[in-house]
Amino acid sequence: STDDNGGGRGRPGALSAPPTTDDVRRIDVNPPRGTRDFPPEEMRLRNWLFRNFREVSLLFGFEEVDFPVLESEALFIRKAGEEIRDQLYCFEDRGNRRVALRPELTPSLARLVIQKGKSLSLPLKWFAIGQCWRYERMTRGRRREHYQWNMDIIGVPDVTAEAELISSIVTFFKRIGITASDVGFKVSSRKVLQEVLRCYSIPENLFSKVCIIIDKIEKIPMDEIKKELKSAGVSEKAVEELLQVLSIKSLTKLEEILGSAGEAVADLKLLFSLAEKFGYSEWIEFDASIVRGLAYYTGIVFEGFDREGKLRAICGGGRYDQLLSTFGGDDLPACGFGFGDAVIIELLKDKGLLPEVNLEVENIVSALDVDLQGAAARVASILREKGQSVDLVLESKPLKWVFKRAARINAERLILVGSSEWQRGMVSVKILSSGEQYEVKLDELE
Ligand SMILES: Nc1ccc(Br)nc1
Repeated sequence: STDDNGGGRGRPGALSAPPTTDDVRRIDVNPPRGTRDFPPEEMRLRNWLFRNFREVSLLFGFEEVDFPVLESEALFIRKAGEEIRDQLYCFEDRGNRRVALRPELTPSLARLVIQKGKSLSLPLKWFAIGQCWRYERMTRGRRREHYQWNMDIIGVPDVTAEAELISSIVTFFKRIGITASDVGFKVSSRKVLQEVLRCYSIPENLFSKVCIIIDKIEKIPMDEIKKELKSAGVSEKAVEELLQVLSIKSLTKLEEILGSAGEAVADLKLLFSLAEKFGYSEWIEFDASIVRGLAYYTGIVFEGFDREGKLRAICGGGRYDQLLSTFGGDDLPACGFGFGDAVIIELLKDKGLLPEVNLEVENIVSALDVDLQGAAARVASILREKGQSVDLVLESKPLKWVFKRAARINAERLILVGSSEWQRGMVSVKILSSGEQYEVKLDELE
């Protein structure tokens, strides 16, 4: 990297000294495998994304919450064979406690809801943006951390809650220029699976495991899916029927198969009619194969996908009415979604929708003489007290250097403190976009 002199690190032109015996071996300056640094430009893009997450959440009346990145491992130990369990970033701490870097936020939210118990007035509408981790063999070269935006509604049993959550994501997409031609939501309900399994009197305790196997339908060969279902205890006939039902893409067809008495069809019909009222019908479609890969979903599930089919799921969520009791709490109806910070950026790049997020500083202030550094600091403080951003040049630099830096930081105004003007209580101001230049009294500077 270079400083603003355009030289290498330190004084420009300094010759590098020959290595000595006590030279420190240079450490690996890259971040740990699978993790990212956020230098200024990337951090501005991340802040832009998170600002949109936050503003949509607040627009929907949600309250922000947060939890430790480090949680008890027990929060994430579920026996349904989820990928998230296989990739848990877990270890034993110095107190011999089994802990884990959270792979998702929902279990922490459930823990906090149980902890707060009766003191909470329902419904809760909480949102969080937090870093989540997985330990994946780097053979697949995938990231080990990402930031997830979550919105959750606790205490509302009706699908109006799921309809509201999908509406919030549609609102987010619209804000950043994504349309229904770019992205859609595949929606289903795990009750579809449940009703089919019940027809074949498959024990309820197999439900989660079957869902996790079905979730891999796009990722592993069908023979493997069938093999895993059978070894999980699902009969050959039930497997065939199950896969038949999962291929249904129309609610009418689903109703023909399952009848209209069951909760699955009723929930989905209500959700689609609410979508119409919210005005986002063009964004959603029924797809019985959607089950999502988290064991705890119990009802409606949905995922955002890019219609070109180039990217992994953009977001996903659903209803999880029985999560609290798995931690020993009293169950409460709950639903929520997770929205990662990586796939959406890939989508925006593909669509040419990445925003310009340049550094913007209103003023750069520089002393023209070394003995006016204090005067320049005074000018900077006056402007900052008025809420104006100021990049104060902290050393004596040639004017050429100051202009170059002003351009690099996109400063709107250059304020020069020169001795003759200062004697008269004035400073000189240059509007960098127009070149307009004038003198102004210090106490009239604004
Ligand atoms: N759950 C999870 C965590 C971290 C990343 Br990267 N992807 C998924």
